Amino acid sequence: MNTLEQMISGIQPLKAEAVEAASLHLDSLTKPPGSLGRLEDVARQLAGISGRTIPELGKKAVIVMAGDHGVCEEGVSAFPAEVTPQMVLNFLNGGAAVNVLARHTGADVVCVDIGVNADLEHPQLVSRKVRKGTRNMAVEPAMTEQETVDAILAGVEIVEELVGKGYTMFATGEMGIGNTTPSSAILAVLTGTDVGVTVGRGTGIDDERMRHKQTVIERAIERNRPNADQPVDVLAKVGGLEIAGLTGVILGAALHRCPVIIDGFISSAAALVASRIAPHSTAYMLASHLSQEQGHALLLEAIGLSPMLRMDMRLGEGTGAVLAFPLIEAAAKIMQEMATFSSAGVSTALDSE
Ligand SMILES: Cc1cc2ncn([C@H]3O[C@H](COP(=O)(O)O)[C@@H](O)[C@H]3O)c2cc1C
Ligand SMILES: O=C(O)c1cccnc1
Repeated sequence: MNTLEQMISGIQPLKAEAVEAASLHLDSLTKPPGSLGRLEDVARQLAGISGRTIPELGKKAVIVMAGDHGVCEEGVSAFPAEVTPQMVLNFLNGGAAVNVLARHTGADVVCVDIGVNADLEHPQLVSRKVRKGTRNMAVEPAMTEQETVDAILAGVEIVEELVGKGYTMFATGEMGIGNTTPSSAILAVLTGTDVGVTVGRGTGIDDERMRHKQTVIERAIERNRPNADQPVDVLAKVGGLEIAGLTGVILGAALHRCPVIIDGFISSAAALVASRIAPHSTAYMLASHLSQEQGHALLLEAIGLSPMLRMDMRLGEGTGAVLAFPLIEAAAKIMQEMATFSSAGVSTALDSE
C-alpha cells in the first residue's frame, strides 16, 4: 500500500453471493424467518465482508487515536488540553473506561499517539506522531494536506499490522480535548447543515460556552472555506489528527475486509469522511451506539448507519464500540451453532414443504 489513491481503489463492495448464501442459511435455522432481527442483518453483513457464509471472528482491537487541537486556545472545551496526554498514560496503565470495557469484552486496546502535544514514551504506546497538535482552525487550516494524508495512512498501516497479527475486527476510539469542535465542523460542511444543529456540549459545556463554540466553528469554516466535495480538504482545514487517523483505520479495515465498529460522535465524523473518500467502505461499518452528543443522530443518518445500542453515553475513547463487540460475535455464533430445521427434526412453516 503506497498512496491514498491506491488504497481507495482496493476497497471493494461486499461479496453478494456470500450475503445471499447467509440469507438462505439464516432461513434454514430453527426460528421463524427474520425473527432474530438485526442480529440477522449483522450475520449477513459479516458474510459479505468476509466472503464466508459462516463467519469466523478472531482477535479484536479498539484503536484509540490521540491528538491535540490548536482550537482549544479559543475555550471550546470544559477541560484543559493537558488532559489529552494525561489520559493517554491512563490508557497505557489500563485505568480508563475503555480499558475496563475492553477487558470485559475481551478486546485489546491499541493506543496511538498520532498528534499529542507532549513527548510521550511508553513500551505499549504506538508512536505515529504527525505533529504536536493541530493549528488553531479558527485562525488557519488545522493541518496541511500532506499531514492529513500522513495521518490517514498511519491509520491504514496500523490496521494492516494488526491484521498480520491475527486481528479480524476493529473498533474506533479517540482521545483529544477539543475534538467535538472539529467533528461538528466536519458534519456541518459535509452535510451542508447549520453549525447551530451540529454543535454540542462535548465534555459538558454550558449554554453560553456552547454559543461561543458555535461562533468559533462558524469562523473556522468561514476563514478556511473547506471544499465540501473534497473530504480530505475538509479534514485538513477543519479536522484533527486523531480524526484523520481514524478515517485511515476505517478505510484500512474495509481494505482488509474486516468489520469496523464505529463509536460515538468523533469516530462517526471520521466515518463520514471515510464514506465520502471511499463509498464502498460504509458496507464494512457497524454503528455501535447513539451518543448523547447533539448531532450524532444526524451524523449516523448521513452515513446511512443505524446504532445498535442506546446507552446515553457521551465519552468517546471507543467505549460504546467495545460494548457492541459481543453483539457482533453473537451474530457469528448464531450462524455457527444454531441447528437447522432438517438437522433438528423441527417442522417448517405450514405453507412450505
Ligand atoms: C477525563 C476525560 C476523559 C475523556 N475520554 C474521552 N473524552 C472525550 O472528551 C473529549 C471531547 O470533548 P470536548 O470537545 O468537549 O473536549 C475527547 O477527548 C473525547 O474523547 C474525555 C474527556 C475527559 C475530560
Ligand atoms: O460521542 C462521543 O464520542 C463524545 C461525546 C462527547 C464527548 N466526547 C465524546
